Amino acid sequence: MLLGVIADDFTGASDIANTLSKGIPNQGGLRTAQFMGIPDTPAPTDVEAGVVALKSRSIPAAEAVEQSLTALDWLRAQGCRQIVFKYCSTFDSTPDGNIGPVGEALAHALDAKGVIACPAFPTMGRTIHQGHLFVHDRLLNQSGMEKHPLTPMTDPDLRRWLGRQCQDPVGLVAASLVRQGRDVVRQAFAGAAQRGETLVIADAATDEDLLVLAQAAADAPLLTGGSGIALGLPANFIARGEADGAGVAFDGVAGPEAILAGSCSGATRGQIDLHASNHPVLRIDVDAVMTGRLQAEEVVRFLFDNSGQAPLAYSSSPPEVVAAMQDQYGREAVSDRLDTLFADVAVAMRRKGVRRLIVAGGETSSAVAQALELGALAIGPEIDPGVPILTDMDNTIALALKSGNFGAPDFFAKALQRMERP
Ligand SMILES: Nc1ncnc2c1ncn2[C@@H]1O[C@H](COP(=O)(O)OP(=O)(O)O)[C@@H](O)[C@H]1O
Ligand SMILES: O=C(O)[C@@H](O)C(=O)COP(=O)(O)O
Repeated sequence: MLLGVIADDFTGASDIANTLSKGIPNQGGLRTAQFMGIPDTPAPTDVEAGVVALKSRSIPAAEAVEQSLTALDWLRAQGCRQIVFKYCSTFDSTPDGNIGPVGEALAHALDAKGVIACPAFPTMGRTIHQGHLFVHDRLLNQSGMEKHPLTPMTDPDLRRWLGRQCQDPVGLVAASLVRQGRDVVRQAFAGAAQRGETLVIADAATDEDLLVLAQAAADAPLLTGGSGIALGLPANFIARGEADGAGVAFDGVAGPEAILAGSCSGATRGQIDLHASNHPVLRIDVDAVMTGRLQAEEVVRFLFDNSGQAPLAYSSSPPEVVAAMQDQYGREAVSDRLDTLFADVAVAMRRKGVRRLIVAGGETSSAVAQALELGALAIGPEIDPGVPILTDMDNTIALALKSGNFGAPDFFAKALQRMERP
């Protein structure tokens, strides 16, 4: 393995696995596998990039650090020479962590200073200007992310937000330097390292900026960021003759399907509305879940009875409904119960033979994918930016783990169709 990624959730992991597998046009990518949690066996020998998916975005910082360092040990034992810590393109975290503590712990373990921190993903409208994160034309804290159920993002100034999470000073490499190209950027990061800055926010507004940053970091032991920061990394290995840019074929799978949505993000709620206009849907009553009146069996029955018609079960709700449930039962209790429900439903559906499964929401996908215990997954074609088809190594199931805010309005129907064997 050449490149190792530690991702703080499972949708984010498939987002960056997609980027690494695709690479840039005419150059190809790396043979990439996604691992659901930290494997206890060696990786398949032909894997060039390994993405370890953790569910560490919203857990206490000390636990996130411990899991990330264990993942680092496994990736280094597979031979990785470069590590990426992947977090969300909307920098999802709280003032207590976990991006800062994990980033600094990995940097210290790898003896790295002046480490890039860049969540930009221009294709999805996430750009960074003077260290401030925008989602399309809105500052992060006015984009809807300020109402996220678990990690409300109330400050768009990434240096300030990250500074609250970090022990060491946080630096900035601004666009005026990025636009001057690889060598200037390399010097800027070296200067940051000399000043004792461990993590350094980098401006990026376009894919070209991200390619410059990846070139500048060609020999860096550690990078941190969203999937965009990985855009130019395969080319570094291919240019050095260490990888050949060969793709992996996808055969598709045939069989029953199900869609689960626990994301409350605007894009997912829009996708649910459109899907509901001509497919069977079940709205999961969260109060009924919390009081034990709704169990996994009922959801499984609905999905199974409607097999063949792209059935969808969702808990997704607008912010005021989410807030009411959280006020009544507590934020973590609601999220834990829903995670367990979706995981139980997915496990039961798999036992009943589901072959194509879509999950919307990072936490929700992480809970489901962990429960399914699928081992290593291969990366298939991209459905929409940032969301690939994943298959297990025996091709018995195809999955799409969709980040809450990703995907076109018709994502669900399109994804099921793309997963199908031609
Ligand atoms: N109706 C609801 N009320 C309260 N919380 C909810 C509801 N539906 C889902 N949630 C919780 O909201 C969180 C959504 O996060 P996640 O699945 O990561 O989605 P996203 O990708 O949009 O961030 C999960 O913890 C989920 O359990
Ligand atoms: O970087 C991104 O935006 C995604 O890869 C991601 O991590 C999104 O997280 P969720 O919205 O929680 O799925």
